[in-house]
Amino acid sequence: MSLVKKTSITEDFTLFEKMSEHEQVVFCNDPATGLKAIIAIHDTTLGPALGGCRMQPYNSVEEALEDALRLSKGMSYKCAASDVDFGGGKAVIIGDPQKDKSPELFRAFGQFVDSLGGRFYTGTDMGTNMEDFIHAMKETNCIVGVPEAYGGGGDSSIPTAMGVLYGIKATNKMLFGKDDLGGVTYAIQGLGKVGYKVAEGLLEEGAHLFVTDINEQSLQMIQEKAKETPGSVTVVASDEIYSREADVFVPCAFGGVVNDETMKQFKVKAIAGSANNQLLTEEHGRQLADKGILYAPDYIINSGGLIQVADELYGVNKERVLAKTKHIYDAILEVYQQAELDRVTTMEAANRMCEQRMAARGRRNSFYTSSVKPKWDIRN
Ligand SMILES: NC(=O)C1=CN([C@@H]2O[C@H](COP(=O)(O)OP(=O)(O)OC[C@H]3O[C@@H](n4cnc5c(N)ncnc54)[C@H](O)[C@@H]3O)[C@@H](O)[C@H]2O)C=CC1
Ligand SMILES: O=C(O)CCC(=O)C(=O)O
Repeated sequence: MSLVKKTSITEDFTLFEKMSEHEQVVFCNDPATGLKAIIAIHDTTLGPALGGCRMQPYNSVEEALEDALRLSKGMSYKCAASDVDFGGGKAVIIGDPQKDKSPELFRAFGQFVDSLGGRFYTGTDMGTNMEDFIHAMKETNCIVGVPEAYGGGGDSSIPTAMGVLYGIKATNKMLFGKDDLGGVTYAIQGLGKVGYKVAEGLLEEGAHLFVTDINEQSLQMIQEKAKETPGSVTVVASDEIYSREADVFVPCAFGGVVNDETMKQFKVKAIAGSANNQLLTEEHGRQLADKGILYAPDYIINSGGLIQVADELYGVNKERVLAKTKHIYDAILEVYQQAELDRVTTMEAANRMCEQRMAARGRRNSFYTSSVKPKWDIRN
């Protein structure tokens, strides 16, 4: 008789299959504060994992896990594309950001982050803000995007929005031969921390915007703002944004917005926005190319925030961050040109570039553990 007790581990295999490309997934549960979070670490070849923390009322744990896995993989590519010494990670908190936040919940989250011993750094993302992380910072040093009043670089959505504007300039250069932001029509989905600032920047250049958000207050604010600028705004319903006759669709809310349904509706010439994981699948990138819609790879155009928070660990220097963020213009143009040369989609061109960088670095680096402190971490 075998001494090994047979148990059914089908469930476990399902989970390991799902995370087959990932190094580590941590489920965080704190009944006292109601915290239910998932931290996904995709790859630490380039350095400790880094990625924001999203808070959303996910319908199921599977949906939250799926989001964490997809977003953390995207961060590995974003770190490689931006040439920062970090790997890919992301956290998701299951909960309604309007109702379920408390200082204690974010402190509990901070403790879980700290328990990873420097393998994961995090900060704001969709549904979270710097105030939340002031609480988490009391429990761990692994918080980035720290407020200026606390010695950090401040709101990382500012460089993210700036980078998106540079990416749109590069896109306009490719479409129209000149990189002016004005005189072009945009359809913006989401006027949150990033989308609102992108909309403001475009209005100041005299652009016409179609905008949508589920938050009435943001819609009112942007309409008021438009009155002080040479630009103009038309508010549209959430589900009408995809079919607008605009030049550029600017997704700044959630992922998966390029899918079978929206593909039939797009009338734009390009898609260039901040949302992470805009393509539902790689095949949707191919379909965009077939329709002649230029696609700015999300993890390059939205890398301004990452650039700032990674740079913060060398000490705050706004000019350095601005100079690195401006480079997004060249990076997006380079990808467009490389895709044309290699006859691949823009996403394939970007992925190839990042995979080559990771492979080259992988020969010298490996799985990150906190036993060797990163040279740039001046705080420890
Ligand atoms: N904050 C940052 O620095 C970075 C953000 N991103 C990505 O950019 C996107 C936006 O991020 P944030 O502005 O920080 O988030 P946020 O939470 O501040 O803003 C999201 C906005 O989308 C709106 N929204 C939600 N559902 C909607 C719907 N069905 N239709 C229209 N609007 C809807 C929300 O009301 C909110 O105004 C996310 O995908 C995020 O992952 C990427 C890189 C950095
Ligand atoms: O903004 C941050 O805190 C890190 C960067 C990030 O999560 C992102 O670029 O999606």
